[in-house]
Amino acid sequence: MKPLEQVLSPAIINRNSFADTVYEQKEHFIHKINKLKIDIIKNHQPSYPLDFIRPEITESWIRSKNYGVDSFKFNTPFLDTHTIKQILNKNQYLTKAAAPYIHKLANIFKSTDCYVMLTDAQGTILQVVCRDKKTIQSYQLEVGAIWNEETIGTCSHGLSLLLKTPMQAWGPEHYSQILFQSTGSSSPIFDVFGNLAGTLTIVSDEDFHQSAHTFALVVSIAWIIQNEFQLLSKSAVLSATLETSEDALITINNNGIISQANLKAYQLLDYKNNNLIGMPIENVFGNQPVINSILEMGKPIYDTEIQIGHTDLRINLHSVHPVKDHIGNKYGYVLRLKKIVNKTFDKSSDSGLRFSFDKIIASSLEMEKTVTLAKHFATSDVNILIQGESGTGKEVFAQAIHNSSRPNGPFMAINCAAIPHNLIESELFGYEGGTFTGAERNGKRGKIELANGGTLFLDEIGDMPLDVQPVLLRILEEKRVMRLGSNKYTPVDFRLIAATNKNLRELVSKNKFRLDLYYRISIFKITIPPLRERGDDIINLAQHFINSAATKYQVPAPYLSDTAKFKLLNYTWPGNVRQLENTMLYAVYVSKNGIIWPENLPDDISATAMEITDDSVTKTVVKDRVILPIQEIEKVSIRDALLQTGNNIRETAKLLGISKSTLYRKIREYQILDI
Ligand SMILES: Nc1ncnc2c1ncn2[C@@H]1O[C@H](COP(=O)(O)OP(=O)(O)OP(=O)(O)O)[C@@H](O)[C@H]1O
Repeated sequence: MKPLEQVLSPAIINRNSFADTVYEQKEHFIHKINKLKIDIIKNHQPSYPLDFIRPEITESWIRSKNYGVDSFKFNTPFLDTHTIKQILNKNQYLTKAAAPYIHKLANIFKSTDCYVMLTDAQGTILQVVCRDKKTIQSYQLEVGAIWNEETIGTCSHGLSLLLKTPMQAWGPEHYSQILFQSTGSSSPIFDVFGNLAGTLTIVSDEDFHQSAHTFALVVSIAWIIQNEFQLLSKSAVLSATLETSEDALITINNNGIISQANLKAYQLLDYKNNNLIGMPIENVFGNQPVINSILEMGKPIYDTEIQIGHTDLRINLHSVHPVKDHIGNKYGYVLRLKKIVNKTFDKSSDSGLRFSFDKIIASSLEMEKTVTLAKHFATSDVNILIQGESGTGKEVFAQAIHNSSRPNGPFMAINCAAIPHNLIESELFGYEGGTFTGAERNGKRGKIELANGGTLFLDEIGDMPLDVQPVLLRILEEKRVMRLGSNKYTPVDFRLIAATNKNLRELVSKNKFRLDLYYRISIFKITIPPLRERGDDIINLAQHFINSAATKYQVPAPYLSDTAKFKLLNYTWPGNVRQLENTMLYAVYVSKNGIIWPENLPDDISATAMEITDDSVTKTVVKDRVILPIQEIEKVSIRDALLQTGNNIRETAKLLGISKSTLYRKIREYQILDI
């Protein structure tokens, strides 16, 4: 703000010195100002030195004259009703923020002749509170009246708008003679981007009702209004910013409650008819250890795949960032979500097929056998059936086979369980234009046609509708396809890889899958073992996922402690490799000091190790040597304790509750350290 001498009228500043001889001095002062005003407007030599008139005022007089303002008439232009409506609508946040304060001020001044008004950046009156009807009439004080330098000449809020600073104008300083008795104090109000939004003004008809204090009051209240106005528009600006994003965005508070979501988030999560705001994120995403760990630890994460609840929808958490103020207070998180090109949609060969045989981690005997078999099948053009529990890597194998046998052709994936029954035929076989309502005008090629020269991956084939199965069978036999609504065949050359986590034989016996199709697709079968049967592969995969999680979080890869390994080997992994991947992502995130301990694993994994009761599971676990000999457990405990104490023998012995000499003996016996 400018120095007080420039913003306050000299009449107010010098009021105390007027006090004794009040009348004469003030009248003389007024006379001098009026004379000077006429001199300046008429371009005469000034009759008095200019030092008691602020240059801002004299410059404004000249501009007012140039605008052609008539100083003896008060002709404020008015906007028509429609434009007033538009302007009020445009300024609704400003008027909403200002209304309570304007009324409070007006109440304070109710026994005086003061009135309070709010204008927009052009000087249009948006709100005005004035008790005196006569004043309203003589000044045409109404919403929609345009009061600025161009319309009424020099005035405090006209100057405030122009100079973007608080200003006061006193009686004769006004250009218009009608405002001769008035004194105004104005302060500008700025929007969230620093643009001028309007002014707040207090005007009184008696200058003794105005003082430096009135001026300070206007400045303070304008500042409060500005804060509220900016707060209101900030949330609107934030929503608008969210909407301009290419990605789906969600903001959550520290407790995981959704506070904002853009349209893309609603579309991605298929929440078109429900409100996301106020929902716990867990209700929308299902229980996600990664999200839990973020809420717990507050660190950002990047590029993480999650599966939404029990649905088929997989999304990529492109980033999750804490929202902090400049002193580090955390208010919540912004989640940037991306759709993972779903198995129900096209996956052409250039859309990022990640897996080839050399990227499949498989060192257990079972898995090595599986990979060898898959490589062997890949060399021919036979149809292949991949069986395995969910998350075991069926698609990983399908991609590897495709990349090794038809790398230059398309890879078309379709998840039979995820496509509505009535759409599956058109998705697979395509259709001619005008076949049914809602169809594309020129028709559409089906996935089978699109897979020509490459691979068709039919995931969850057990869910293929019974009436579609014979058509597929015929296509496999004849290698030609007919679009719906057409009578022409198109020859197709593709390899079919089908996958299922169901027992197809059983489905056949229940008449839910056709025997002839089963025979057609199941001659070359690959069965991927569940993770719990892969022994050391669990650790190799865990290590692999730790490394990629560390790259994702841009931290050094933590060491996987033996006790944590022990827990991983003991767990039954119902979600298989996908679950292990998420577990490691979580563990890397929550680990401290570069080591993953059992407590860094999700509760169900760290807790269940020794409590396996299911008979079938126990057998497998035994087979995969999860029940370790006592010595092995002892060795693991000693190694971890040494790791925790940085090889400090005294502390390690204390931690394990044994003597130092016993510890030395066991270290030598188990050949843990070089001593
Ligand atoms: N042998 C492996 N080496 C490395 N990563 C693997 C391996 N097997 C699986 N994965 C990882 O596990 C995730 C799940 O694999 P995939 O999607 O192929 O399983 P799926 O059996 O097709 O699952 P679903 O039955 O649910 O469709 C993949 O994203 C991949 O990162």
